[in-house]
Amino acid sequence: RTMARQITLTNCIGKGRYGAVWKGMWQGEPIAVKVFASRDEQSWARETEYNTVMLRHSNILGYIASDMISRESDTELWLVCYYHPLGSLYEYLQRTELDHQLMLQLCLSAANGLAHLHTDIVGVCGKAAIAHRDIKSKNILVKNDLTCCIADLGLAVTHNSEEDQINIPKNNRVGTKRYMSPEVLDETLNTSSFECFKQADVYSFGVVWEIARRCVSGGLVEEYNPPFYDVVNYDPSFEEMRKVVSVDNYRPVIPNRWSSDPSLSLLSKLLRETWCKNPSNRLTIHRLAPAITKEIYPSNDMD
Ligand SMILES: Nc1cccc(Nc2ncnc3[nH]ccc(=O)c23)c1
Repeated sequence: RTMARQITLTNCIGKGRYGAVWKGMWQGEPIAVKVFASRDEQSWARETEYNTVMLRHSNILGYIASDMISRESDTELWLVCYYHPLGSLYEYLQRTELDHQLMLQLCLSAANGLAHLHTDIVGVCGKAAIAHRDIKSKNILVKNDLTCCIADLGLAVTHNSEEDQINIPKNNRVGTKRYMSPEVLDETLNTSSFECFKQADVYSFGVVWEIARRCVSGGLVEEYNPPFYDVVNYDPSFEEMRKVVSVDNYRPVIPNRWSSDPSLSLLSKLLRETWCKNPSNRLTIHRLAPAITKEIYPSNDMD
């Protein structure tokens, strides 16, 4: 019996245009199964292709298997991963206020996950550099140890530094409009430069803004909101986002209370450097992660 036949799906834990995510049991272990909408088979193929190259990292969602099941009319595509009961960062932030340690831990672990994707490791057990292209709080999961892991590699682009070859998936799916960078919105992103894809990922790192708002300082905390909640409505159009982000160069507001807190004011400085209109002025993820680490462990001087 193929893998999927050994799985019992127990309850649906997520639903969207992408398809649905189910909690299931396999050999007595809880697992998460993403059942792809047939329209999104290209994302399934991409995820499967990457995960077979064994992307193993504590801040990347753990892959178990892919499977294809022929149903009555169509074919069901399954992606089986580890199950995280705490759910996505998006859901976790709605119901949780954070202290400083947890806030920095969530930011750092997410940054480390993205840094692993962006790093090309040459050699036998190496990995191509990967740009995610759909970073958002719904695509980040919270593990039981309260660190993040990044999910959904369906749109990822790889770069083989030895042949300097970029592999862009044939996929009519695009990233989430709310998180699109200015260059993606005004369509000036140079798709022949892998650097540009990494820079666009760093812009989407505004996820840090969503996390930091939920950190209590001086008895104050902001409610959970997605970026641009104050200027666009639910499910904004491409044009709406382009006007706000590219034309008006508007960015999420940094609450005043952050300036009187050392960690929050550091994060606001980092955020400003991930939101630059000019992609080449942005921080790289390899500068962002160490900067957050310094805030947690100020003693060891990294440099
Ligand atoms: N296989 C796969 C691919 C991409 C995302 C997911 N989602 C999840 N994975 C693990 N635990 C979870 N817990 C709660 C909600 C989730 O959505 C979830 C699964």
